[in-house]
Amino acid sequence: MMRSKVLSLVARAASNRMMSTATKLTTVEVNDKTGIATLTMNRPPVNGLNLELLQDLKSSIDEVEGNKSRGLILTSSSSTIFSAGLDILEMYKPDKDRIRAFWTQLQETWLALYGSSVPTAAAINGHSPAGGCLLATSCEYRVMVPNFTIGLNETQLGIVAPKWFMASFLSVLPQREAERALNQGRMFTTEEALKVGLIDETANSKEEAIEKCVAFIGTFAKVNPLARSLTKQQFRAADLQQLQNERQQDLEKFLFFVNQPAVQKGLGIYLEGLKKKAKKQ
Ligand SMILES: CCCCCCCC/C=C\CC(=O)SCCNC(=O)CCNC(=O)[C@H](O)C(C)(C)COP(=O)(O)OP(=O)(O)OC[C@H]1O[C@@H](n2cnc3c(N)ncnc32)[C@H](O)[C@@H]1OP(=O)(O)O
Repeated sequence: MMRSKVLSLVARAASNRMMSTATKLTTVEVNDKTGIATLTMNRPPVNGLNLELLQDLKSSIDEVEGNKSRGLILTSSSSTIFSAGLDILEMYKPDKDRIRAFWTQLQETWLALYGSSVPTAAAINGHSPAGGCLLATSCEYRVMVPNFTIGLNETQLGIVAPKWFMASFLSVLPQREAERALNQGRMFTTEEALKVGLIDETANSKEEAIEKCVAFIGTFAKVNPLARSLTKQQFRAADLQQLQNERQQDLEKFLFFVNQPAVQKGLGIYLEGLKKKAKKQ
C-alpha cells in the first residue's frame, strides 16, 4: 500500500471512533471533530430489513442516543442500495414466533428513530423502496444521490402501509401528494423526489451526501439542544403515542393481513419476479 494511503487511513482512524464493530450488520462511527455519528447499514446484497438488521439498527440508535453524539446520519455500505425495505422472506411463509418478533422489532426501531432526541439525517446513496423509504422519512433531513428511486410501493406488492408508515411520509409530504403516491405505490426518481419535497437535497456521491447531512446538523450548533429536542418531540409526539397506544392491535392486524392466502400468493409472485430479474442480470 502506498505510504500516502496508509497515512490517510491512519489519520481517518484517529479522527473517527468506531463505536460498534462487534455487530456486523450496522456500524456506528463518530467523527471526533464534528461529534456526529454515521450509522451504516451493512446487510448485503440489498440491506433487506430482517429481524437481526432491525435489532442492530435499534441498538445502534440507542448507542448514539447514549454517547452524546451531536447528530446521527443514516446511510448504507452498498453503492447502489440504501435499503430494499422489509426482507420479504420474513413475511413469506413465515415462522409463527419469528414474524411476531420481527414486526415488534420493526415497531421498536421506528419508535427509536422517529422519536430520536438527536438531529437525524439520511444520506440516501441508493434505491430506497418501502421500508427503506420509511427509515429515510423517519429522519429530519434527506440527501439523495441521482439515478435511484425512493417511495412507499406497498400497494404494488398487494400490501398496505400501516398508519405509522404513513405518519413518517406525511411528516415530509403534503397530504394530497402523500395520499396519491401511496395509493399508486409510486416510486420517485431522485429528481422527482426533490421536486415534490420527499428529499431535501441531491448530492453527486455518498461522501457529498454525508457532507450535506453534516451541514444540516451543523445548523443546530447554536441552538439549545434541550429546547431543540423537546420541540422535535412535540411535533412527533402524536404519531409516536398513536403507535404506543396501538402496538398490540397493530401487530395482530399485521399478522392477520400477512397470513391471508391472497397476500401470501401475491408475495410469492413478487419474490419470484425479483429472483427471475436477478437471474437475467
Ligand atoms: C394493516 C397492516 C398491514 C401490514 C401489511 C404489511 C406492511 C409491510 C410494509 C412494508 C413493506 C416492505 O418494505 S416490503 C419490501 C418492499 N421492497 C421492494 O419492493 C424492493 C424489492 N427489490 C427491488 O426492487 C430491487 O431488488 C432493488 C431495486 C432494491 C435492487 O435491485 P438490484 O437489481 O440491485 O438487486 P436484485 O433485484 O437483483 O436483488 C438482489 C437479491 O436481493 C433479493 N431482494 C431484493 N429485495 C428484497 C426484499 N425486499 N426482500 C427480500 N429479498 C429481496 C432479490 O430477490 C435478489 O435475490 P437473489 O440474489 O436470491 O435472486
